[in-house]
Amino acid sequence: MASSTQAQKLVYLVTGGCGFLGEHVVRMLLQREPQLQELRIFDLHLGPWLEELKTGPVQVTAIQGDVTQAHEVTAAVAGAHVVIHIAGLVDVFGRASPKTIHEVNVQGTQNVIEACVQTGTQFLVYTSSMEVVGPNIKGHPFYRGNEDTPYEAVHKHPYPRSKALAERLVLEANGRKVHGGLPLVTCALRPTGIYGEGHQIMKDIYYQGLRLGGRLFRVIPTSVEHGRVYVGNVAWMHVLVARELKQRAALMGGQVYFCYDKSPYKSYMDFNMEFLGPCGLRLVGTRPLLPYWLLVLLATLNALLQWLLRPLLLYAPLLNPYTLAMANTTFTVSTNKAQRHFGYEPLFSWEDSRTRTIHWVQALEGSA
Ligand SMILES: NC(=O)C1=CN([C@@H]2O[C@H](COP(=O)(O)OP(=O)(O)OC[C@H]3O[C@@H](n4cnc5c(N)ncnc54)[C@H](O)[C@@H]3O)[C@@H](O)[C@H]2O)C=CC1
Ligand SMILES: CC(C)[C@@H](O)CC[C@@H](C)[C@H]1CC[C@H]2[C@@H]3[C@H](O)CC4=CC(=O)CC[C@]4(C)[C@H]3CC[C@]12C
Repeated sequence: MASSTQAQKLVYLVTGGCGFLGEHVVRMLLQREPQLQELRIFDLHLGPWLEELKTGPVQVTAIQGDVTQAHEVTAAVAGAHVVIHIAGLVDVFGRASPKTIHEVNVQGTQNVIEACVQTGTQFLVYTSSMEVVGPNIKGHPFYRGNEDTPYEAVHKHPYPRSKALAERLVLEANGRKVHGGLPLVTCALRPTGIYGEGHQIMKDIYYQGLRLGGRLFRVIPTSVEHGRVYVGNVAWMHVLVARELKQRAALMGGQVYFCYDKSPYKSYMDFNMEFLGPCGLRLVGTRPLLPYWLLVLLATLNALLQWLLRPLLLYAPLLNPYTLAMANTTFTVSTNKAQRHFGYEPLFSWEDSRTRTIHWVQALEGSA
């Protein structure tokens, strides 16, 4: 826990604080925000691990709530100095309806903004996504791009659409007068594919490999690069932005920042093998084992099956038309805007990020 001679006087609210990224942000705040007096964690599903956090010098307040319910959000925000809005439905597998995704990701974000305005909270950090930019529906590559790189951000899928709409709401709210007359200062962080301890997709792929006798099969060319970023560095960027937003409002207010670190550019599966390989899995094939048209057919069949089975059960495999298109389109970022604007440097090296993730996979049930 952070201890400092600095007066502990700030109240932070983290929405979605019990999720994959949220938990890392909560723990990072408790470790590295010396001015923290109270940390409120607002989530639809509270984790049992929160109890262990209540023994430190910072008051930890767990709030079970739904961002789609404006009154619940307003009650949680009231009195907070900083809101870090992480809560969202991260669904590209067809589990939730487009309506639900919009309600949570867009209306939920609007509720957070209005709560800040109504209660006088001045600083709002939003967890956006690379998906706000792309890959777009045309499959255009985004190669080592930055926050200013021109790119035709065209989305049909409910998830990227919702993130793009929510991000726009947050950025447009910058400068609005909050209760008490001070300006609202907002900014949005765009992580690329986050990995690390607690990443559910990595866990799913690992167990899929175990079920296939320790093998995974290459379906995407090694040449397709996907940007990835370690969850600890994403958490650190959130903590830093929330701290610096107060002193650098004129520069940072209304800005977007990609989340980045020194994680290598690789295809999605080659990158995953950095962690799954040392845990006993093998990626079969130096080239895709199936022609792309067959993959498209299989992905489409999965989508059809999902639709047919929906009245009976939820069938949501990793492979669907959207995830295939995502995996098959290069999207990497190369930027230093966060470093230039608020002095961000990754807290965890690539080697440390890799080791921590490997240890997490090794500790999973059933690990060799
Ligand atoms: N996982 C990734 O690779 C990336 C994630 N992001 C963004 O980061 C944020 C967190 O993502 P993850 O941690 O991966 O997802 P997650 O699903 O692990 O965490 C989301 C959290 O939000 C909570 N939540 C969902 N609906 C809610 C509601 N109606 N009211 C209150 N809480 C609700 C969930 O209970 C969960 O704890 C999301 O906004 C996502 O769009 C952005 C880029 C990459
Ligand atoms: C079945 C194979 C084609 C396999 O390779 C599919 C991988 C697929 C599940 C992932 C490929 C790219 C991922 C997405 C990307 O990292 C960007 C994301 C940003 C977010 O805001 C949320 C997660 C995600 C959409 C991420 C989801 C998993 C992939 C589609």
